[in-house]
Amino acid sequence: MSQPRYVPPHRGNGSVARPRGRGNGGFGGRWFPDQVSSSFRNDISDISEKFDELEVIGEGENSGVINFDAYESVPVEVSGNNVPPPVNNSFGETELEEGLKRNIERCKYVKPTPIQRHAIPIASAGRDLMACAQTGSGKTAAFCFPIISGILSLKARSPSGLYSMSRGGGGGSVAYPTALILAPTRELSSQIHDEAKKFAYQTGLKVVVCYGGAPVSHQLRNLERGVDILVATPGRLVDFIERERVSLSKIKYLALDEADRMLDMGFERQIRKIVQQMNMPPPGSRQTLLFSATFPTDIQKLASDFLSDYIFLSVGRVGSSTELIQQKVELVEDADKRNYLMNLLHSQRARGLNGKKPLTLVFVETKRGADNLQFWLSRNGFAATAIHGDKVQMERERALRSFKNGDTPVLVATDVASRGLDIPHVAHVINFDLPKDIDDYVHRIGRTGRAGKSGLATAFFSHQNVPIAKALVALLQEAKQEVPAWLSDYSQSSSQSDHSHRSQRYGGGKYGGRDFRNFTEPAVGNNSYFSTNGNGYHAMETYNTATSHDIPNAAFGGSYHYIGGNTDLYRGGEVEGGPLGYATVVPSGWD
Ligand SMILES: Nc1ncnc2c1ncn2[C@@H]1O[C@H](COP(=O)(O)OP(=O)(O)OP(=O)(O)O)[C@@H](O)[C@H]1O
Repeated sequence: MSQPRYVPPHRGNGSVARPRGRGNGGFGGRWFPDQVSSSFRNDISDISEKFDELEVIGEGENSGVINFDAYESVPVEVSGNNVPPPVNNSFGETELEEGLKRNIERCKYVKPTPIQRHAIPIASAGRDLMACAQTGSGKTAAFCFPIISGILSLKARSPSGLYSMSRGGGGGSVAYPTALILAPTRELSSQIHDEAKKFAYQTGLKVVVCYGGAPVSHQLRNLERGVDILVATPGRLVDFIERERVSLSKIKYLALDEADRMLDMGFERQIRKIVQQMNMPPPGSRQTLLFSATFPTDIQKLASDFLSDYIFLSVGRVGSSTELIQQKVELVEDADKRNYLMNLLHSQRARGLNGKKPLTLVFVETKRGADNLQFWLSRNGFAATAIHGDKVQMERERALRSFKNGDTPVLVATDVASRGLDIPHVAHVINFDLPKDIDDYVHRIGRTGRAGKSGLATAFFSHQNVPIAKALVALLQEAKQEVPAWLSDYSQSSSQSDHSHRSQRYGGGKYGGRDFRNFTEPAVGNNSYFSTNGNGYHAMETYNTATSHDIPNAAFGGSYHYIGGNTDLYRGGEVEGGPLGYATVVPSGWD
């Protein structure tokens, strides 16, 4: 079948194409249905060839062998006071409790990932931490290990145990967790709970999860048996605190996974309520760990309210995507997306190995769009399922299960599935509808290319997506991906009219740490890995002059690769430094 192909605005002689009117004030492209088919077919076969290199389902779970090289080349920035040095190459070097180390071995984690190498010593030293590292690079363990180990050593010092139950006003017992881990979705909380339970196996620690959509009675019963580590979504937690079934007054560890999402407009009020108004010990009396793959500057500023004398750690530039993911952007107008998708899926199916199908995650913008697309795919012979916030929890879990086990190798999802989910063997992420926010794109494509494995991400770019073009181009360049010429054109034309925060964010286009304090408060008495004299956050001059260094630092017994920023980066910091002056998209389906 011949596919129409959108031809972008004319690119003349190095000049920048401006969007021209299709009719009155629209885009300047034209449709050339006949020309297209051959180049369209080329695109498809180009993509499908990639599947020969990708994993398909049924090849066993985490082997523990990570392609660490993929993570080693990224720059690391650490800033703050008296930064504890990282460990080198093994969990043996860490000060984690023995019981936990045994479980790490059981999980076949042979050596720590870079974020773990840096974050574990910092958190084990009792320091507050704001940490940013690429999707799939092992952040969950980076905050779980120090928490588990810390509670184990507290218990060793206080053999009667830390957690306690007491009678509450309503007659039920009140649970006093020592650690609270908050996450934005039910599925992610459940996943963190499963991971934490594996890491805490046979240590005597009790890990309990609470999230909405599941029966309250069951979760309360679990809480009544005692809890050391509570993993929760904010809504259900507030409910339990208000019912006086959970008290946060004994919290010693607070971790926010997907911390930028948790402090974004959709959640901030609820998180402030939990952290600041529900009897939780204040910063300084508890340890707070914030993790994400993205951390916009304005959210960093909000987050600093929850922290005390914290260390900022970034492995890879904040918000960058991993080079493990091959990214492709296709120009596809809305009316053609279904056919384009169908061709992609056909081509993948043809290339599945040993009859096994690669798992494909398709992101759409709306819940209705997810249902409609899933229905259409199923009617056209593709075993597909859908997940979004309007489905009841049982349906959500069923959808995820049948996707994971390959019964329905296509999952159509809203952003409810964009963050944190660690689904093995997702070979392809398709952004059927691109998100409005580049950070959401980073998280979505991060469902593939995890733990050192390669992955493929295809985005359908339509005229509605012009506002994200600039940020997308910068992200692709940063991840050493091919940038189609037409996308560069859109990027240049869109950047003239669009001054939104998220587009500006990539204006510098350079790797480098992005601790917002470096831009705003030159302080004394601080150090960082790449500060050789140990006396201060990066001052502005550092950013103006630094290029690329390997800075040996005898105190840490190693050399820390650092690629510094530049004036553009500094300007980017200024732009981002303002109050919440951009339209934050609150995607549907968050819990
Ligand atoms: N040291 C390690 N050795 C082997 N596998 C590891 C190690 N650390 C983590 N993993 C595995 O890597 C995968 C990704 O880890 P994790 O889900 O923590 O990533 P993440 O950084 O939190 O990603 P996201 O940003 O998407 O939330 C998981 O399957 C985890 O079991």
